[in-house]
Amino acid sequence: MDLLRFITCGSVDDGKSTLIGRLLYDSDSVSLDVLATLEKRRATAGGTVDLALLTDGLKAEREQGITIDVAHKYFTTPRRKFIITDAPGHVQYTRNMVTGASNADLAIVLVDARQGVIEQTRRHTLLASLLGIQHFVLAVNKMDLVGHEEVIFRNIVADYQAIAGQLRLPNVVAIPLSALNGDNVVRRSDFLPWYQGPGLLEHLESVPAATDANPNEPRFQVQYVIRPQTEELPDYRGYAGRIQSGTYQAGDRVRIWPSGLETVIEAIEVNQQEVAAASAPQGVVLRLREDVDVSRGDTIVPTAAHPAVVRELEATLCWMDERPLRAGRKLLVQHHAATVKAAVTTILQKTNIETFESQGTDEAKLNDIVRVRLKTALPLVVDEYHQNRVTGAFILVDEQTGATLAAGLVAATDPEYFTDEVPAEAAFSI
Ligand SMILES: Nc1nc2c(ncn2[C@@H]2O[C@H](COP(=O)(O)OP(=O)(O)OP(=O)(O)O)[C@@H](O)[C@H]2O)c(=O)[nH]1
Repeated sequence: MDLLRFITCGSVDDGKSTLIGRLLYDSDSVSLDVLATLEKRRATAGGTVDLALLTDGLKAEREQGITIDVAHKYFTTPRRKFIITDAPGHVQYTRNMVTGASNADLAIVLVDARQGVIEQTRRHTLLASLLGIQHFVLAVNKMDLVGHEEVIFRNIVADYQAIAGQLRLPNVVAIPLSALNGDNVVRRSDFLPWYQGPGLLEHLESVPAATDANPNEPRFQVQYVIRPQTEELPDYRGYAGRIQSGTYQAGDRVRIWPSGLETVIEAIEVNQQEVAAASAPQGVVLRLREDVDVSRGDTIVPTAAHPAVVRELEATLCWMDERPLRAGRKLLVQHHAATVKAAVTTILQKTNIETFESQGTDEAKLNDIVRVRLKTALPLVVDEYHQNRVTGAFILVDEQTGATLAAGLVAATDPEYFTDEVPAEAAFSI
């Protein structure tokens, strides 16, 4: 069945958890034991089911500090399968939105009808658009708290249309709803008779999803080198990881990057069974014909494929640390399983959230979106984000504390396409 991946974004208390809960509840996607718990709590909570509780599992995971991977929820209707990534509303959670959104087809941008479009709406929409998301739903929530007034909805839509125009968003649909009461989520609402468009689920079921799941060149990065060295398997050596894009076949001639060594894929294993071929996003173990030197973080690709192997690149960062970024800052680039030392040599420009224009700056503050130049101590094997949403994304990590400092998208890998006009005094090299 065809699959739609979407994220929800909005500020704290806009109603994301309630909306997801409502989608799961009204589309009968909630398991019986969870329903039983909800019913029990309903009795103690004055008769209403707290739909946000359905996403409590996600919250618990968040509090345990699971940071790189985001929590996902699945549900299915007769027409489609859905994967939801919950991007929490707190500003410091923008990182989760960035990491969760990179393979999403659609973003639901929630606004509270009482507040309308706020800075967070602009920021999340900008991020989602930078992340290459094609479809946007402006979900104007809590319509019940503004008397279901059409004019309030229309004004918010007009504000958002300005954003959509500035960012050239390809597909935007605005829906007035009440997540709490279930109006226009799964069921249409009698309280919003002036709205003729689709309800949220109806729209999610019919919006076109990305058809080609593997449009990119093959990419595979080694997460673990498996060398059991047991008596039964004295010479076994396998390279475990996830196929990031494309398809791999046994017999493919490949190169190991960054070393550039060439060999042949002897076998591909999925769940300890040999298979002739495997595709993204499968987890596999590759065995190679020659006993070449391969380490965690190395990339294995067919010889005809050309990832960028670079020690200098330009990237778009969403800065997530309280302490501002300044040129010269040393840190670690964590590119999936590869971690290398690096320095931000130049901060080229920052995006003004009010106008979406680029402006010169010498620092990036919490939540700023900036374009920077990075130098790495060892070569990185990457792609530009617009070419590959998996291998074009990374995070920056503090060397001492291990804290995530920024989410990054590779913007340019070829110096010929680097941004001109670098402020000379900000340049710095390692
Ligand atoms: N009246 C009304 N209240 C709503 C609606 N949707 C959500 N709420 C309430 O708004 C509050 C916040 O809802 P949540 O779903 O927890 O908000 P959230 O955006 O998930 O918040 P975080 O998870 O903290 O980011 C709760 O008290 C909800 O019951 C709505 O459509 N109408």
